[in-house]
Amino acid sequence: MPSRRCIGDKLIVAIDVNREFYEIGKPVIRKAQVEHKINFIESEAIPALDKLLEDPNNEGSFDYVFVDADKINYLNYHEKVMKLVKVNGIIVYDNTLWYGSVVKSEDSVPETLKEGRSSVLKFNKSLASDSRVKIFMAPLGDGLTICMRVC
Ligand SMILES: C[S@@+](CC[C@H](N)C(=O)[O-])C[C@H]1O[C@@H](n2cnc3c(N)ncnc32)[C@H](O)[C@@H]1O
Repeated sequence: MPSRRCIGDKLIVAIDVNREFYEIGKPVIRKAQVEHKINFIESEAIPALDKLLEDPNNEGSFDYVFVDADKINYLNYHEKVMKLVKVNGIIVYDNTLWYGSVVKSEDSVPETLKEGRSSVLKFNKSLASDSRVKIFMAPLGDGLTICMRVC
């Protein structure tokens, strides 16, 4: 679950419970010469986000956050990330179509997708009624929901 401050001379904070996934990207990061800008935190996302929020300077300071982790926690991530991102900042959530299953009846969805489908459906409904954000669903890949924090 990487979250990013702006590019340029600013910092990128990247969180993942498994360092291996960060290591996969390392060759590209090195090639782009941005390794020194990335603060990688190997941790469950919730405690890592809570730690970031302990510092009042982090509140409302992030330009952009990208969330791509366990879907069951998307609503929890949203509440924390909303405190970190600035007003007019952008949060992007990946996999919000969940293999297209969100528009299918539950009976027609394979067992392996059901838990994720249920979490993503709850998340999508909650975002749709969240007056703190404007949302746009980009039907690319597995679905990207782009949110702008408006207040
Ligand atoms: C589909 S991968 C995406 C990796 C990366 N965002 C990318 O785009 O290449 C999902 C990632 O979420 C991480 N993840 C899953 N549950 C997590 C949690 N509770 N806290 C932090 N990271 C988690 C996994 O380790 C995995 O790297």
